[in-house]
This record gives sequence, structure tokens and C-alpha cells, in this order.
Amino acid sequence: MSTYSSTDTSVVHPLTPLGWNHRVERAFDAVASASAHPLLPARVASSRRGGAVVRLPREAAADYSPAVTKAAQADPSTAPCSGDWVAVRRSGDVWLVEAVLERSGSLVRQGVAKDSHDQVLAANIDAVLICEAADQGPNVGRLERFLSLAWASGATPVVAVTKAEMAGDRLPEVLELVESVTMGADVYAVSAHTGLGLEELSARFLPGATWVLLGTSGAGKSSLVNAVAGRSLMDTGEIRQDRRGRHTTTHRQLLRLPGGALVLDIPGVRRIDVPGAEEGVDRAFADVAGLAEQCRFRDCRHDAEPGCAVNAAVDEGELDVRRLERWNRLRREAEWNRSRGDARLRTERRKQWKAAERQARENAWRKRGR
Ligand SMILES: Nc1nc2c(ncn2[C@@H]2O[C@H](COP(=O)(O)OP(=O)(O)OP(=O)(O)O)[C@@H](O)[C@H]2O)c(=O)[nH]1
Ligand SMILES: [Zn+2]
Repeated sequence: MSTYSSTDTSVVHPLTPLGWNHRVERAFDAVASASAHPLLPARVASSRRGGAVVRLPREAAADYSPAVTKAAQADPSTAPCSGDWVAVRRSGDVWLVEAVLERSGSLVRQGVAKDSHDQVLAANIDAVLICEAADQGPNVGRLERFLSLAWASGATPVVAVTKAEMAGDRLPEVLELVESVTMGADVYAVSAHTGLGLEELSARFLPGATWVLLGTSGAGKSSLVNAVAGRSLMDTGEIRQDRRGRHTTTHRQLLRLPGGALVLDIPGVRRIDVPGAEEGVDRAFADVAGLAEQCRFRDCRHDAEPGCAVNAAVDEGELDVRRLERWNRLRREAEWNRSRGDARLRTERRKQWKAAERQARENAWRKRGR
């Protein structure tokens, strides 16, 4: 692995290799200057209910402070997650996470149960690498879903068509199909086995940038990262198969590529629900959304309304009707998820108001009693 090197002589922050930058520095300074305790910045590699593994830059286990725990109970999306920058302090012989610093792009999974909360899968990400295997389709509906999610995160999506050598002569056809739905996101045909396209893709992994991998199980994410790194950073399918039943879940979740980019490994993202953000869907479907803006009526449902630019494009063969149907479905899903999120928020606010009212009454009562 290459070591981090700075070309100038200024002092390099020890967390720079983990993606530390001015934005994070300002966020940390604001928290640290308001704290009664001396705090240190750290980045979360992985987290679970009561604590996290953080990098200071050395790796350490950290528990959550009562304030962080309380906030996470009220809203789990505030709990530390992979990629988060946090402020920690030493308390006796343990590290305590005192605050989660303000996030830039984060990948959010919609809560699925009724009144369930969104879950932040990865925080402070700059780019999302969507992996779709060339030998199994590819599945454009799935790609559109991943792209919507990625755009909603605020990070830049990049698509890797993995196992490209398996497509053989069909590769141009596969790429054409992929590119018909990627709307300007860059697409790379890669093979971890033959090395195809790895150099071009590697050039995208800029030092200090944080990437997250999306793709179904077996899409070749781990193999791709290992091939780019030139060594085994992640367990691939075969290795996990061998280890089944043994307690060897020691692999890291915040990886550093030789070029200095960071990769967050978020295991177990099977079904992806689009978050309650139609903007993500509309970015992924920029062609359809652009047409919809030209409809005569602002609230056009693109059914049988007169002056519907979307249907006109379908009639003229410029827009695939299946893509239109998939856009409608994802949009409805996003709208529904958002309205559910809004309803949950209203319930929570009501609870908070009630608690505040109760507190005010108690305070008044105590004052009177004095
Ligand atoms: N032919 C071919 N097979 C590949 C390539 N990359 C990965 N594979 C195979 O695809 C299977 C899955 O690869 P992984 O890298 O483990 O896939 P993954 O996306 O990390 O899977 P999860 O960790 O379960 O999400 C393995 O059997 C790999 O050997 C490739 O470029 N070409
Ligand atoms: Zn319309």
C-alpha cells in the first residue's frame, strides 16, 4: 500500500488519509469550542447499537455518550454510522462519542415498517460506485433504483459494469442498455479477472474522497475493490463461503485504496427502497422529468391529458414506455415514503410539544408551590 504523501511542507493532519478536510475541520471546531471537555475528531469505521469502531487514526472502540444515545433513541438517523465524523473524548479507560458532526452526502435507507425511521447507511460520501454484473442482464430497473438512491444522497454516482469479460461479443450491447438509463453518470466496463477497465476506473478514486459500493450480492464489488487495490482488502464470495460458521467477521468497513481514496463497505444492502426524495428519482430520470416540465398542465399525470409532452415522446418513439412506467412507479414510491416520513415527523412533534407542555406546567406548579 502506498503511503500518504503531501507535496508541500505544511503539516498534514493525521486524519487527512481518512478524508479529513476543511468542512469537517470547521464542524469539529464548532463542537469542540462549545464543549467543556477536550475533544478529538475521529471517523467511524463501523457502528452498532451502543458503540462504534472509530479511527483516531488508530482504531479504537468508542461508546456513545448519554446525549448521543438519547438523540439516537429519538431519531435513529442521528446515530453514528459508517463514514461519520465524530467528536470523542477519553473518559477513564474508554472512548466516548460526544457528538456526530454535521454530515455532507449520506446514503439513506427508507425505514420499511410503519412509523419506522430512515437508516443512514453511510455518511460523508463523495461518490457511489454502482456495480451491475454484465453476465446477468443487466437489470435496468435495478440500476435506476440504485441511481435514484445515489442521486438523493448528494454524492456522484458512477456505474461499473462488472464481470465485463463474461459478456463477450455482447459487451457493446450491454453497455448501450446500461447507458440508456444512466443519464450522464459515467459508466466503466470492468473485469476483476482480466483487469479490463481497471486503470480508467482507478483514476476516479481521488485521494481523500469517500466512496460507497452499491450492488446486489455477488455483483463483484469485493473482487473489484481487491483488483483495484492490487491486494485483498475485502472478502469475496468464495472466502466468505469457506469461513461460514467460523467467527471471522474481522474485515474492515472503512478501507483505504492505494491511491488514497476511501471505500465504505456497507454489508447487506439487499432491497433498496428509494428514499422519500423525488429529486433523486428525477435526477435518475432526467430525460423523463425534463419532458414532464414541458407538459401543458403543471399537475399533468401523463395519463390522457391534452398537451402531455411525455406521452407525445412515447408516441413518437423517443421515450421507452417501460421507462416511463418505471419512473411513475419510483416516483409514487418516493412520494409515499416521504408522506409517511412526514406523518411520523408530525407524530413526533406532537409528542415533543406534549412533553414540553407537561414540563412547563410542572415548572409553573413548582414555582407556585415555593
Ligand atoms: N468472471 C468473473 N467473475 C467475477 C468477476 N468479479 C467477481 N467475480 C465473481 O463473482 C462472485 C462474486 O464476487 P464478489 O466480489 O464476492 O461479489 P460482491 O458483490 O462483493 O458480493 P457481496 O459481498 O455478497 O455483496 C465471485 O465468485 C467472484 O469470483 C469478474 O470480473 N469476472
Ligand atoms: Zn404530461
